[in-house]
Amino acid sequence: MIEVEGLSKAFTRTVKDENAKKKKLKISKISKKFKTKKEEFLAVDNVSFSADKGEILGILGPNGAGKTTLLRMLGGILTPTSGNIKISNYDYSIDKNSGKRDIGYLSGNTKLYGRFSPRELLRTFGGLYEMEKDEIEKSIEEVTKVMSMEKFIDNRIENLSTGQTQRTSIARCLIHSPKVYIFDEPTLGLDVISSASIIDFMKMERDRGKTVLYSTHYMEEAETLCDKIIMMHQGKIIASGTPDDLKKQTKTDNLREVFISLAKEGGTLNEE
Ligand SMILES: Nc1ncnc2c1ncn2[C@@H]1O[C@H](COP(=O)(O)OP(=O)(O)OP(=O)(O)O)[C@@H](O)[C@H]1O
Repeated sequence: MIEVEGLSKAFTRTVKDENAKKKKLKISKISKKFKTKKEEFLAVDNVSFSADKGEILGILGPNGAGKTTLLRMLGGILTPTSGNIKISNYDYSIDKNSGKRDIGYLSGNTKLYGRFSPRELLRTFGGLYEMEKDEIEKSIEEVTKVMSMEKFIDNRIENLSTGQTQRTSIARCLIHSPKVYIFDEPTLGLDVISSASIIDFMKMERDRGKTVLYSTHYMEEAETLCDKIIMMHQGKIIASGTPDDLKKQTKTDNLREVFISLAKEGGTLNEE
């Protein structure tokens, strides 16, 4: 179970300094430095939502919407500027490390150690989660089956294809049987077979009562897979609900149209 309340993350970005010209006149020799200035902005802006057991919640939004930043905070990688996160009854403001045992977090830029085989990698991660040896071997067997990794489980990771590497990255998140999955674009750039095995996995885990939160750019995939959808734009949630609710509310036929109609209007469906 995931509960997020009023979550924000501020970053600093470099923007054009509108007053640069005036400053340049005064201090002409160091003009370059004065063309830009630093500015704080909210990559995630007061976001609240929840996801229950047995639910797949999809996060959709264009590039730069704040999806990865949001997921990195939930994965315990980034510290929020404000707001609360509760995952599987662990309150992050009190102790985000205990919660990690219950989470399988797949980041968008996971780097795996190329000289290891998937089996060696999974053994290492099982050890990090303080699992017993027998428990690790049993889990590797299960995970290998679930992610269809039999053919390459003992090959070097540096020799695997993109899809095989992504399945290995996901397997790494499953080894300790977490209750909650947080996946950043798990099917990005994969062929239909590799993405189908990941989608089937998410469905299977949902049916086993797990919570799956994942981000994607593939609207059609989200429409058929997700129980609930969150649409983000410029750090804010601009709409949320079941795919059917969203289509009804915007009088559109698919999520792509929902998003385009909302982004064009610059409006939200969930303003309180
Ligand atoms: N460490 C950082 N420092 C400064 N700005 C950052 C940092 N990380 C992300 N940003 C900015 O925050 C905003 C949201 O980025 P984020 O990666 O969360 O978006 P996203 O929705 O995941 O995008 P994409 O679909 O392209 O992956 C962007 O403007 C990005 O440039």
